[in-house]
Amino acid sequence: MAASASSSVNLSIKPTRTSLSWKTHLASTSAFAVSPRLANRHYPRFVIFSMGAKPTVLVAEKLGEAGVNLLKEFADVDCSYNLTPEELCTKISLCDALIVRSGTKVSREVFESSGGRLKVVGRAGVGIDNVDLAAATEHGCLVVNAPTANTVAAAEHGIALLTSMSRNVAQADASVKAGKWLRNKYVGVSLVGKTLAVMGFGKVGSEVARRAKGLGMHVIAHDPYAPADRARALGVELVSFDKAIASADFISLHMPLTPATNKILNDGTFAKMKKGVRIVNVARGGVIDEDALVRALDAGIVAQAALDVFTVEPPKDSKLVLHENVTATPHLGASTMEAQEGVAVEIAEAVVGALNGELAATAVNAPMVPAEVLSELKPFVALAEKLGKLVVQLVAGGSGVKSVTVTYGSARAPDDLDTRLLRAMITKGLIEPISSAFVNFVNADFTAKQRGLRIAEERFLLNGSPESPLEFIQVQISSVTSKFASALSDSGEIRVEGKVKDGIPHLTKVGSFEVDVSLEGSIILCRQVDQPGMIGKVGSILSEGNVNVSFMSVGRIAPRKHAVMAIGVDEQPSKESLKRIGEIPAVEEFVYLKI
Ligand SMILES: NC(=O)C1=CN([C@@H]2O[C@H](COP(=O)(O)OP(=O)(O)OC[C@H]3O[C@@H](n4cnc5c(N)ncnc54)[C@H](O)[C@@H]3O)[C@@H](O)[C@H]2O)C=CC1
Ligand SMILES: O=C(O)C(=O)COP(=O)(O)O
Repeated sequence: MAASASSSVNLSIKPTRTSLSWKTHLASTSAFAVSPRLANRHYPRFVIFSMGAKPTVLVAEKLGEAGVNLLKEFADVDCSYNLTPEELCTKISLCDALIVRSGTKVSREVFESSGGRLKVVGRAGVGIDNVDLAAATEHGCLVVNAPTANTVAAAEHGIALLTSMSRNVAQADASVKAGKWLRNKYVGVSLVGKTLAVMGFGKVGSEVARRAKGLGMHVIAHDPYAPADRARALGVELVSFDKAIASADFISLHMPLTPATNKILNDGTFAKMKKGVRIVNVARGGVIDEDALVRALDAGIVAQAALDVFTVEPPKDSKLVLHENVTATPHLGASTMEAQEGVAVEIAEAVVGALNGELAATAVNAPMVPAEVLSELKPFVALAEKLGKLVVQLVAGGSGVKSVTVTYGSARAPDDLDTRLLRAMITKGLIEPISSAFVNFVNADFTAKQRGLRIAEERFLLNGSPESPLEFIQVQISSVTSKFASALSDSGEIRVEGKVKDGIPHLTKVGSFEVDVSLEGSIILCRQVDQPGMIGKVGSILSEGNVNVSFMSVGRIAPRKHAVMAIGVDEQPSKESLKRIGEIPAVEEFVYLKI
């Protein structure tokens, strides 16, 4: 039975294959070389140092030189600008990473054309509306952006448009250059004492607000998600959308383009504005219904508009751009020397880090895990994947895996333990051995959902020192039969539990049996009637087959009753050796598990 994408169909069990870790998956096309400078400065813990082939990074739009140089220390860099969509799709299959600005559409076709090679898309800027995030996630491709380096540039451009619009600078300049001297025509309006509504009080919006206060404006803001205290600290009142647009003399747009903000300014909302309002847009063209804006300008509802961004860029035969009360710039918000160098370095670092298997702090479609948290969680990340891999191999063929419960035993308060990465790695461990899917921390949740696999998480709050983030991880699969009945808990679920000891993941419980075997190499689990000589018998069969035993532990319910022996082996035992183990009279059942 093949695994299906339908959410109502179970996962089916098929033979295990070995899989790579998330880190090596990200870096799997080649063994990446990294310069000591990059390694020491940015990526001390997760770098792959081997000096093999370099990854290829396609830079599809102009990027600051410092960023390109940084990339070149690590990768083969192909700077190819102005590619057609078809050319991009052709090139992408040869690239491990792609860097774009706002001018390149990274569509689903791009991800499909990459044939799985594309690991990271770096957006050298803030807005990621030109990247198909759903497609990126489905393909396990990380998307990172550079969210901070152009904030001030965008805010300064907003202020530049606000001031130049109010004094007709662009129109007056064009007229002087045309040989005219029209001092009466270009009388402007003052900013001081006027009300500015900042729509979207994020990084750019709050910097615009700060600067507008300095110009003596009364600043209000609308942002459903912004904390009121941050606004208060700047002397800005957060108000409703309707109040903002109805009371403003100037409106400055600073929200992202999302389905909720698409055409948020339209005929209906223009009708609610003060007659003679002036609008600045340095966010995204799509947040304004451009035809409606033309109508509002013609009707005098909107006296002027200053626009840096357009629904289609560059705009074609646009009535809006040609309108005499419109000032237009060609998406220049982020275009200062300083911002472009900053953005280039920020995105180059994020892309190199991601290719090295780091979890980028600016990930847009994956859990963002700060470096300190990641370093603390690292051994548990390995434990999580191994437990997932192990538990799914205990499911009897033909069973469907639908429902998994993960319990984290921790003395940390729930808020202090971010389990998203652990859940992703358990999911990877669960799915990869039984399907052809490539799973990483980017697409783990998506893949689980697509396969109808429910993963519930529970916390078991322990007393004691919360020094270590976790004491144990337990993974249970319910409503399945097991090929190793001893792995079933009293309540009938397949259950395994593990801990990290001295930095190494250990299996510590199988069903109700306590064991202790390090999760390296492979494992034989064997239930027997507890009696002297069993370890020796199994050990000698393995040694005769030239299989090195790395670990052995026996967990029993009571002396001379049932016991489970867990044996760690470095090599895969032959079929013959496994058969002989099964034939030992006291052995009731056994299973060989690849980790
Ligand atoms: N023209 C240009 O060259 C540049 C444009 N931008 C654009 O400016 C916008 C803002 O950028 P940042 O401030 O860095 O982003 P940000 O994420 O820091 O701020 C966006 C704010 O918008 C708010 N928001 C979301 N939905 C909203 C809604 N329905 N109504 C009101 N507010 C809403 C969010 O809560 C957030 O506080 C983005 O669209 C970005 O792409 C940014 C840099 C340069
Ligand atoms: O960062 C953003 O969101 C921008 O709009 C800047 O776009 P750009 O990188 O200049 O094409």
